[in-house]
Formats: sequence, C-alpha cells, structure tokens
Amino acid sequence: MITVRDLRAERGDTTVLEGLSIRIADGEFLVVAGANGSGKTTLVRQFNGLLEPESGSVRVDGIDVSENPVAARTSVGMVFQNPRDCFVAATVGADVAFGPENLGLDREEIDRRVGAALEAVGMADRRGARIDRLSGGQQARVAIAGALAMEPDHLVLDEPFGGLDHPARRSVHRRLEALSAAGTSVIVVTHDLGEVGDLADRIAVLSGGTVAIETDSPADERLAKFGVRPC
Ligand SMILES: Nc1ncnc2c1ncn2[C@@H]1O[C@H](COP(=O)(O)OP(=O)(O)OP(=O)(O)O)[C@@H](O)[C@H]1O
Repeated sequence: MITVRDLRAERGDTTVLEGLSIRIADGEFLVVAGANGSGKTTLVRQFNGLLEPESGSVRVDGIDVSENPVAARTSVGMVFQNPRDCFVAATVGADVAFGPENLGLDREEIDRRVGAALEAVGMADRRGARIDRLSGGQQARVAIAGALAMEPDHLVLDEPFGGLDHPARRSVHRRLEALSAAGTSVIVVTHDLGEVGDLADRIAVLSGGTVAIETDSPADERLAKFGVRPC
C-alpha cells in the first residue's frame, strides 16, 4: 500500500502539489492523468524518495519514504520518461540483469527474470544487442524490462509508452495487467489514456495541485475538462 497524506511539494519556487492525499492498494492498477505541468511526475517521484515533500507524508508499506528511502527504492520500481539517461551496461541483457544482480539473486533466477522481462517487451531475441545501437522505442522497451526484472512490489511507469509500437504496447499492457492481478500495484502516468485507460481500476486526475477527480471509467465525460484525452 502506498499512502500519501496531505502532500505539499514544490519545484523551484512553485508549489506544484498541495493538500494531496491518495491511497494506492496492493494490486491496484492506477492511472495518474492530468494536463502538462499538473504535477504527475512530481507526485510519483515522491514514492521512491527521488523528491521529498515540503510537508505531509508518503508511506510505502507503512514505512515513511523520507525516513527510509532505501526501503522505498527497493519496493518501488520506476520507469522514467527519458530512459536513455538510465542505462548502466552496454548490452541489453547486462543492463536488464543489473538490478536483479544487485538484489544478490542466484544466476538461474537472474536469467529467468531477464528472459521473462525481455519476453514481455518483445526483445527476447535482442539480449546480446548493444543498447547504443537500438532505436529510441527499443531503448524504451529495455528500460521497462529493467524495471520488470526487479519484480518490485509497486511499479511506477511515467509516460512509458510513447516510443513503443502497437505490438510492444499490447505485450507490455498484458504483462502489467498480469502483475496487477498477482498483487503488484501498477501506477501509470499519462495525459493520454489510450488503451491503458481500459486496464485501470482507477483514474486519478491531477489539477490545481491535488486529485481533482477519480473515476473508474476512461469514458467519464469530466476527463476532457482536465486536458485528458479519453482515447
Ligand atoms: N526541476 C524543476 N525546477 C523547477 N520547476 C520544475 C522542475 N520540474 C518541474 N517543474 C515544474 O513543476 C510543475 C509540475 O511538473 P511535473 O513534471 O510534475 O508535471 P507533469 O504533470 O508530470 O507534466 P507533463 O505531463 O508535462 O510530464 C510544472 O509547472 C513544471 O514546470
């Protein structure tokens, strides 16, 4: 469970979020939507301590993120908008294996996780490929595979599907759906609901620094008023 209470967050000298509270249950598939600049990235980066609240609290599985960011980073996996900055190895397989290796898992388990994660993003046949020779969309898929291979309790994806073609998107969506059904909370940030809206248990729309509306339907007519494209 991720619990945000009365969060106030600033970027530079601007207050981006104020009085924001939300609970994300284990196994919930939550879409965080809202117009550009509404604070979606600012919110989710609090979940693993990349940003800290000015006031209020963020707790992951009962542990305050400010007090124990290491615990939060272990249990909250995150895929960023610009994956290019996040690669740590030269080849696809080595990069996806990096996280599981740091968890101290044995080689067999690491291989299983890397194989399953690359399969989920349609890159199983590119394990030995050099990352700097991949297209932007392929790099985005490797970044998603890296987070999947960690098998975190909570998985946050911030605008992850932009560069992905339709088969890759569908495959990743299926994997996210399965993870959520198995108890992982999945949080997807977007301003364009597309197909992901149909997967969501809940869509939370940020506006005015807080959660302006919550709905379980991507067809909810109120969404358009907040700069969210329904499909
Ligand atoms: N490093 C920064 N320094 C100052 N202001 C920032 C910084 N990063 C973001 N902001 C501002 O904070 C506000 C919220 O940004 P944030 O990235 O959280 O919004 P978002 O909803 O994720 O936007 P988008 O849909 O464009 O990705 C914006 O007004 C933005 O200009």
